[in-house]
Amino acid sequence: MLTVQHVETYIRRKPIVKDITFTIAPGSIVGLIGPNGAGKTTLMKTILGLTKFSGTIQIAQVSVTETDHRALRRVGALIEHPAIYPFLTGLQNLELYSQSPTDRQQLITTLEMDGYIQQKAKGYSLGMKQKLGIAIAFLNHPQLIILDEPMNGLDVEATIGVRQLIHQYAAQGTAFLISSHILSELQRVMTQVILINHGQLIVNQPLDQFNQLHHQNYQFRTTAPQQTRQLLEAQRISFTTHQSYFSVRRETIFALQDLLATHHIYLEELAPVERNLEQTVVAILAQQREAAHEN
Ligand SMILES: Nc1ncnc2c1ncn2[C@@H]1O[C@H](COP(=O)(O)OP(=O)(O)OP(=O)(O)O)[C@@H](O)[C@H]1O
Repeated sequence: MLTVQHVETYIRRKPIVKDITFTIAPGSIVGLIGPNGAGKTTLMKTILGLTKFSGTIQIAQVSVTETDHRALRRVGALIEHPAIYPFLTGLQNLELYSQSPTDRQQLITTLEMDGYIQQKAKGYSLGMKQKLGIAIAFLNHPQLIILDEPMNGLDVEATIGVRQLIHQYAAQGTAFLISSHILSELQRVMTQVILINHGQLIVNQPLDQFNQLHHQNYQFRTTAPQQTRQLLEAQRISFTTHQSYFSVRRETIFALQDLLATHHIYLEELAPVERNLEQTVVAILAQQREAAHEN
């Protein structure tokens, strides 16, 4: 659906997006995450043909350029502030983009906007404007929907409504690129994780693979804690301790078991320790900083 190849975006000669390549298949929900200033919004704007860039962007095999936006006909987007005409009602705003009353009404109902859709948008609260912006992005059943911080200012029910819409449209083949700092929320919808930092792509993985690779440390207890500590230190296996438990990285677990067995030390308990997405992202970014520091 979306192919991004070797894309670079410069703003005032400063590289903001650096050699980014990824694809999004129909029906995939990609969570775009990264620290403040990482380049998420710039990448989204680039895909929408709003900035100059080098490299290739294709939507359903049609190229996007800064001047040719034909590929964007079936793309919906909400980037930064929703593009709303304040002196029109919510409904009139929707009518500007869609001819289909059924399509409009379905979105109004799911997002529970019936109560104020006939009022002028200038009187809307932050969350009401955000919902209208989201409805505009979903109109006409796009092939690709790009949402920058969609849950900004939304109450619990609206958040659930947006989540439902995302699942429903993805099931019908719409591809999503969604940025959010609310990782727990993103985790509930996304099927693929893209992590960027300083404009570079650090991780691009299906969510389940990402969880398997990065999520787990292992925690264990042994029959000889003192000796275990000495062995781990001697073998330079990094670990932390908490009470009588040791915690090590997942990839060291087989070597560790061999090591202990050779010294006739036995495991009394061994269990994976779940890290949440937030902790995982923080750990990856910290590792990257360490690596950059060493180079
Ligand atoms: N119009 C602009 N002029 C100058 N610099 C810009 C402009 N737009 C973005 N930048 C710079 O590009 C970098 C990436 O910004 P961007 O808004 O894409 O980050 P982001 O990942 O979306 O951040 P956040 O999570 O804070 O929204 C930042 O260093 C920002 O200062």
